[in-house]
Amino acid sequence: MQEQPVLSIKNLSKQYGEGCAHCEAADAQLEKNFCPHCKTVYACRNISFDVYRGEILGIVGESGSGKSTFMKSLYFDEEVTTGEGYLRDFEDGQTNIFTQSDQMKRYIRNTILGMVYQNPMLGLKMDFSSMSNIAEKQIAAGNRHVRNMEARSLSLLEHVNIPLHRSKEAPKNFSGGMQQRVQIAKALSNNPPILLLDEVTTGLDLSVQADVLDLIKSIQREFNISMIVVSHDLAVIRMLADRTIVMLNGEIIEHGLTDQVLEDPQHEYTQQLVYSLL
Ligand SMILES: Nc1ncnc2c1ncn2[C@@H]1O[C@H](COP(=O)(O)OP(=O)(O)OP(=O)(O)O)[C@@H](O)[C@H]1O
Repeated sequence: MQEQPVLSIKNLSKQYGEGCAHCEAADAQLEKNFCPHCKTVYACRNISFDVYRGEILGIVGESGSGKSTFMKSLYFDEEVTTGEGYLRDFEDGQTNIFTQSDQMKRYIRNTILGMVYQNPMLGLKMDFSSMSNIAEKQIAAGNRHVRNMEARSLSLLEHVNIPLHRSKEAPKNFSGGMQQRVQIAKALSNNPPILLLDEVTTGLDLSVQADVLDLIKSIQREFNISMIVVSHDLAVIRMLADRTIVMLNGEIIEHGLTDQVLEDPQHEYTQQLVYSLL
């Protein structure tokens, strides 16, 4: 019997703008992802894929290819225009998550998903202590037991190598790498089966980047958690992802095992990406 995916996305599209007869025609000629007539941006077009338990799926593409829009749509930060999403841990994967009420979306976000943003200011309250940041996510997921939350927060901070004597300090005092570690601890605090990571090492020094990537890899091994990792950097994807999707102008242009995509890229754009790495 085939394994049930933890996440299944079917034909997800997100457009900014109303569209017009020109860009909605079957043979529409867009400028990249943009309609020159009505100015609609087609940020994600017919994205479909599955994610299985314990695997890391990489999404790579240049700036503007639609990676962040996809992640925001999946985490309900943005509303999809059309498309379906099914989570194994929500009604046994039988119900489209994108048509749920706001309350149900909050429940899914708080109990099934964890998100780590490129910009820690989006994921953390910079003035609150690291422990309270982590507790916030646990409270949102329905936890009320203060001692348990404290113990879990400390154990997660230890796990992501934040010195425990700094657990009551606010992330605004931390370096960029440490802030990303606190975000990761927070995202893990409700034990989500799926972790979303959006350009989490972009902007960090190379050695700090390597530490954060090692941490992500060790978390995957230890917790057997599924992850979607978005990056414009093929080196990050090469290090982390089991399977890789390549996006260009809002569409998936290539999809396969990461080794396969790197060793035998089929699409001209992927070939350019891979050769620029060598
Ligand atoms: N709120 C918005 N209104 C209009 N267009 C938008 C909006 N947000 C994103 N876009 C457009 O959608 C397209 C995809 O953007 P997105 O940020 O998802 O790309 P990306 O691959 O994540 O690139 P980057 O890493 O630079 O953010 C771009 O053309 C962008 O200009």
